[in-house]
Amino acid sequence: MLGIASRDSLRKWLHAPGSLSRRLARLGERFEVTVLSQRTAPLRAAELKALGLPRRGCTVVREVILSVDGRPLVWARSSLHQSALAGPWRALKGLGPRPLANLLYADPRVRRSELQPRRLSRHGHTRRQMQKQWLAATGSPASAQMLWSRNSVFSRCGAQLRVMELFVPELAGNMPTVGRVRCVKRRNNRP
Ligand SMILES: C=C(O[C@@H]1C=C(C(=O)O)C=C[C@H]1O)C(=O)O
Repeated sequence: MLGIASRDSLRKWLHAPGSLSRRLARLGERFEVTVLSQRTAPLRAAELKALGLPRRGCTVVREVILSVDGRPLVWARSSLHQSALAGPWRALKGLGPRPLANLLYADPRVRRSELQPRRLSRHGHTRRQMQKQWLAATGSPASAQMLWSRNSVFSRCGAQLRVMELFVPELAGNMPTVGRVRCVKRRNNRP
């Protein structure tokens, strides 16, 4: 396991197209989504900008850990304006521990922006939030090297959903290819 978390070492993950859930699932036998929180929250500046949101109202935020064979590998935060939860993204309400990917890649009305890599500020709000949740959910502190994330915005019928994914450094150099063929053995929560 490597402890390096440079942009270069995670480059492949930061730019990997298609479903991250599906790609992670290729690393092992058991892919899991642990929902840490799904709640309304005040608008944050970066989300407001990315989503082109009205200044009024709240965002709905879903925070999860994506694990493979019990190893937590990614912390993800998805956000959207609360009005979109009653509209184009209403399926998110009942998603539970099924991967968000289930709503994104099979629907031809969903478009995705470019992936934007970003190094989180070590003591910023997002990272502190992740650290707190990571410790509570896994029993171990998040690596100090867990700093590289990527953002993208999915649009469906004019409503935006922003997804931010933050990678553990151990993923460096560990990139499975994702074939075009669907899995033969599919479980309910399989991406
Ligand atoms: C966006 C995807 O879905 C993943 C699943 C998530 C969830 O279930 O909340 C969140 C972020 C993602 O990394 C994907 O697989 O590409």
